[in-house]
Amino acid sequence: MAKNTVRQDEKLNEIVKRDIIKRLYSYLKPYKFEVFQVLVLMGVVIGVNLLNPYFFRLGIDEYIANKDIKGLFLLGGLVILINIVSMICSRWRIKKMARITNNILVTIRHQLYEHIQKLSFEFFDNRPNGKIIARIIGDVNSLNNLFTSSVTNLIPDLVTLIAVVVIMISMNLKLALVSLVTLPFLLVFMFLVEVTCRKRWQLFRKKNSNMKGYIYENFSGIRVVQSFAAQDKTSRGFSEILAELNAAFIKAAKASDLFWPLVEISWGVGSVIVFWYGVKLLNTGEISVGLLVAFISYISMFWRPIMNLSNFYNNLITNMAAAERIFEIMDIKPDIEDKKCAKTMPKIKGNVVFRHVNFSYDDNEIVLKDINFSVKAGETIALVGPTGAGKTTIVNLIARFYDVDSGEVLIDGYNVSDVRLETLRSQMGIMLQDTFLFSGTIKENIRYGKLDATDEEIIKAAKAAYAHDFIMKLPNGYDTDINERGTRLSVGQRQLIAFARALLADPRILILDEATSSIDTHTERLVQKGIERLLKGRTSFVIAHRLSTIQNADRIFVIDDGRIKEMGNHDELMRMKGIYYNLFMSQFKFLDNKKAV
Ligand SMILES: Nc1ncnc2c1ncn2[C@@H]1O[C@H](COP(=O)(O)OP(=O)(O)OP(=O)(O)O)[C@@H](O)[C@H]1O
Repeated sequence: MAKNTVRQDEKLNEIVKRDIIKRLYSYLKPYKFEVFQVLVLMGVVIGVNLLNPYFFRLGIDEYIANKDIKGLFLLGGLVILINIVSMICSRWRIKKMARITNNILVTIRHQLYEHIQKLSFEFFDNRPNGKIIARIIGDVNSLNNLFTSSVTNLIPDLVTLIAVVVIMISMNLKLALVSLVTLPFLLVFMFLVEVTCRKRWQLFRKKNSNMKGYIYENFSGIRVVQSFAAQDKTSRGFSEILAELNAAFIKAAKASDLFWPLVEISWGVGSVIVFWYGVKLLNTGEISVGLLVAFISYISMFWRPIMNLSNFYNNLITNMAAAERIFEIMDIKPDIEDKKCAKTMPKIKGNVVFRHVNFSYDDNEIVLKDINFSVKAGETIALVGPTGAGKTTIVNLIARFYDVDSGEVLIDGYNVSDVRLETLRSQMGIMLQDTFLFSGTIKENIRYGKLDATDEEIIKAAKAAYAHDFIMKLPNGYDTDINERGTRLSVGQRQLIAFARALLADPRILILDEATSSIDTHTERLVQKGIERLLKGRTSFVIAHRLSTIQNADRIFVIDDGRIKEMGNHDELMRMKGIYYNLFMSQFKFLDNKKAV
């Protein structure tokens, strides 16, 4: 998959328009009964609207012509009454439809969220998070109008149109045919405009997505932006994106705006023709004055639904781009999925084997080359090597965040691609350098390791991870709220909470990317003790940066250029006087030994 950045327009896989519409309307299926109720209510409103001109005709031709004032008043009373009923039905319909639409949007948003959660790292590697948020929020919101206008405009307007045409034909065939004269021109025009419109709205959505991606990225990295005083630069970037967005909107709106004039022109020209022809028929005595008045009312009732339908069509095209973007993501199959015959991973003991593993993120560059190793349950492995050597990639394969190109990754003899992901990952603890904490209380964050843990278990884990003391000093102890990413806590404190979380989960295999950031000596000692506690009794792979971790590891794998170049414990590797020796002499030797002890 091609990588996309915040400034680049996303590439969309073309989905056939008919399929998008079919899929969109499939969301209305569970609300069949409610939609039926809305249609009945609409039916009442349409019925009353259709009857009104008929009552005019009756009033003029029957009651006024015959000077029947009492009859006229009775008719007036009836008209007022049915119009009040129509108003009540109309309000009721709006409420009902709003509820249906809202529920559908919740369903789509939920489906999208659940689906995206299942997608593999590759999906997230290749697009900015802000653009994903744009699809879940912005694009789904855009569908709001579409559903409402589909039920409340499309069906009733079609029904009205058909009914009005039938009534007009039954009143006078010639006048009816004359009224339809301008319609074919309108249809041809709409068809021509649609193609341009759809493309332009697609571009607008992409630009909109770029804007959201840019905002998300820059606010996520606001500390970097501010520390480099780069606000002006990012503001300029934002202005450029806004200008592109604005230009895309204007282009799309211009195309959309073409719909209106032609409908209005067709309406105007059509009405003039009917007036002219109607007066002619009146003069020949073929029709009565009441019939012409009623017919003229029906003419506007004929053009109004056409206006609404063209508006709906315009709306459909405008929002089709949003629907397309939603379905495109929904159609992405997770790269990492359970096989049909995937087995449940039994309780892991912790033996990990790599057999001739080759791997590349994209086809351009092989990142891991023929990796072979066998790790026994309970061993601690320190992965060391220069930056970009492939250490993180190795641990990513153990948890099957990516699939190997060739070779096998085995845990207790089970190939990780043959077992159910959930049963594999739930028995693993993965701690990345950048400790991620969620907004909520400290207790909730630790509980993330085991969702059904009791408060006692949480405190026990925090004590074991040496986090309890500092937590108790916080204003509300375990109930202290921490904001997103835990920025109110120090780096070391965040790590200790993450250790408590991992200890609570008690994984059989632990993957730890040691943080490199320097922390105060006291917290550093706690972190080191926390790590020792964490590694004890489980298979651990540590991308090690601390001298103590490296020296205490059962084995050290020296990774260089995608291969394991050396393997052994600290003393053995030092004696070899190879890469590790050089690495140690140039880097680790100078690590703060005070912290390591
Ligand atoms: N998601 C990705 N997509 C494409 N290439 C990647 C991706 N992640 C890493 N790489 C590339 O794979 C190679 C190995 O990266 P990896 O992160 O495994 O190295 P590392 O040894 O962990 O480095 P560091 O110590 O700097 O974290 C690098 O060349 C890197 O550019």
